[in-house]
Amino acid sequence: MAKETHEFQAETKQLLDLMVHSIYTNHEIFLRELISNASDAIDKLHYQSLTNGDLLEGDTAFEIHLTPDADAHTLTISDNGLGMNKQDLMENLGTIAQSGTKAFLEKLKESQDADSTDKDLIGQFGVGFYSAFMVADKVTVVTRKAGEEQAYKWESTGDGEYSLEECQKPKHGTTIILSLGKDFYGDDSEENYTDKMTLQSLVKKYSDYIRYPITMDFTTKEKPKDADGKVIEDAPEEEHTETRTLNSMQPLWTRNKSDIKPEEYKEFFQHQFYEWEEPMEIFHNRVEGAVDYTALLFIPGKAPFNLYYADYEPGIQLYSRHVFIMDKCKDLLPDYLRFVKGLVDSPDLSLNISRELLQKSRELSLIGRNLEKTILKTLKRNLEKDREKYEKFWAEYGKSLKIGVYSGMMTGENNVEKLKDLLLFMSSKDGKLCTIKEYVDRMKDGQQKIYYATGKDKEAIEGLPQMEMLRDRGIEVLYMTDPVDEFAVEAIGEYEGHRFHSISRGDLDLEDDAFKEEKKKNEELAKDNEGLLKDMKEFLGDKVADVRLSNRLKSGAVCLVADAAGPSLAMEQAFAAANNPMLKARRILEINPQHELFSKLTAVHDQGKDSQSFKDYCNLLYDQALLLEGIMPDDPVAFANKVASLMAK
Ligand SMILES: Nc1ncnc2c1ncn2[C@@H]1O[C@H](COP(=O)(O)OP(=O)(O)OP(=O)(O)O)[C@@H](O)[C@H]1O
Repeated sequence: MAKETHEFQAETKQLLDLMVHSIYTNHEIFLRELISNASDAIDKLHYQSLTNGDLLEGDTAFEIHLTPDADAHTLTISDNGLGMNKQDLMENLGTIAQSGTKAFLEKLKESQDADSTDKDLIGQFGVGFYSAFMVADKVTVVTRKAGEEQAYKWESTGDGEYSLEECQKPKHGTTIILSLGKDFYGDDSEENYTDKMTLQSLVKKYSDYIRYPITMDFTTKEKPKDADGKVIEDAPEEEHTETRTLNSMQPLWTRNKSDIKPEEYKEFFQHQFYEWEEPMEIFHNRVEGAVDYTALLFIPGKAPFNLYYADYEPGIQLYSRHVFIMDKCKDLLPDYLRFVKGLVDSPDLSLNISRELLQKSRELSLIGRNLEKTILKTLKRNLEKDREKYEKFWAEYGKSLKIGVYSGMMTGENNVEKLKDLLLFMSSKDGKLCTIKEYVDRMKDGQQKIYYATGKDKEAIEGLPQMEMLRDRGIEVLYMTDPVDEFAVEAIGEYEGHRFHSISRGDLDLEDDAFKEEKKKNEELAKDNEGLLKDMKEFLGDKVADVRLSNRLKSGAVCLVADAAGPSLAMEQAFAAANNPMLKARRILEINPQHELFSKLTAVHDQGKDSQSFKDYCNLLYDQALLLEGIMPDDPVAFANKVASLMAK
């Protein structure tokens, strides 16, 4: 193969440009990034070699070796990991596939807009390989994939192109040669990356917990000793080279909790999981029992934007005796904890079975159940003891728990019992969040039901005409502002014997005598107005399932409610948004017989059910009721025109 030249993908170019004209002061992290890549490559080979020992080619001493050369101004980082073939090279070092890198670019744009470019963005994101261009004028990668014969040389000066050619490499793995830029070598430089002491301290600082030895050769000059061990003074000095391991190789999670500083957890979390924020909760447990394991789990400070989308990949890293097995084991924790990140290391996980079987293994499900309990216990404790912290958690991940409550019904897990006391809803009492228990504990004497209302936000709900009656009676209402809320309370059904009752669904029953009396009066009125209601229903056709006189309105003229059987209007909207428009609420238009508009309506009805005025009234009332529910009328222009012409009268 002749030498080829390729262009970097546009996003890569953008990133490279940033690296070359680096605006960051924290150049030194390039070493951590390259070492971390080397360690990943060894992990991969290690894992594959468990089922195919030939891949190791007899080389079982995994190692990452640093070779600084002060004369040539180079720093070389070699590993005996998996290595790359031509396709891997083009895919991995020519394009950006890593979502973390994309997120980095986005964040960078944001922070530039905010004029705060001094943040250690790379440090937070780990943009990896390309950070080499912060310190190197030229980067050369010589690599051979384990199990393949052909080696390749990749080279770039970071200016938009890279070259690729075949070469020889006896050992599998990857060697990266950095031709350092003029500021990064020499004794006069403040950042001399050919200086062994500097490299040594950088490894200690950033890569101490890497599981493989990071080695460097140290040469000392000594005078030889005689047979009795005495230095021969007049002999010339001899050079001795010894290879020293620079890192302690103790993974963070294997250390004692009490010895780990908060910053160490934070750094580990950010680097290992490409996180930007600090974690809001850390779980570090060592358990000995039916299955032994160590877990280090985190609840990230911020929910990822795609947490509820199909492209979000939940999962926990698995290790067995500190050997990496897999990156995203999604069967470990229930789906409602999909936001939890971290790792589990257990000697009881078998390395010799397929990942699919492993994910279904008894050991893993036991660990998973334990971890789920631990997490729920902590959440409950926070809710009770540190409400502010819990509410922060709720703002980020509450939706996930709510989905968990009802989706458990489909997967056969009973999440209701586990989660119902962790849910929060905004209350009409004080506009603050409350648990269902708090609501029930302060219910009015004689109140049997847990009342709730749905709407897009607090303001929309408070504006609902049917809220007025409850407000007047001092009955507390829970606000369901997220489409998933109502599904969750439906799944819960009742709490301590109190059923959930939507104020926009079915018959409203306020349980007191005044209400009952009112209801009776309305029933009589409805009889007197049978013809009107029938004609309205007929005119509105299949838009409504029924037209009734309302018990739930005070000063409002109309409202739209859903039949108790079938989905609510809010659920209908949620189904439609999820491309499931077939599941429709049975809409019931309710009219307030106490409203002055009602007498106007009966008057236009007296003009005949086919009169234009009656038809206009029907349409207008229906459209108004839709708008109150936050639903757009089918024909907004016609609605506006009719309102305008009525106003002009
Ligand atoms: N030493 C190496 N040996 C084998 N493959 C490597 C090595 N260094 C990099 N790669 C490959 O190149 C890819 C891109 O590396 P890069 O550092 O840019 O991103 P990453 O490692 O995937 O993510 P990040 O560095 O952000 O953690 C890696 O995923 C890996 O497949």
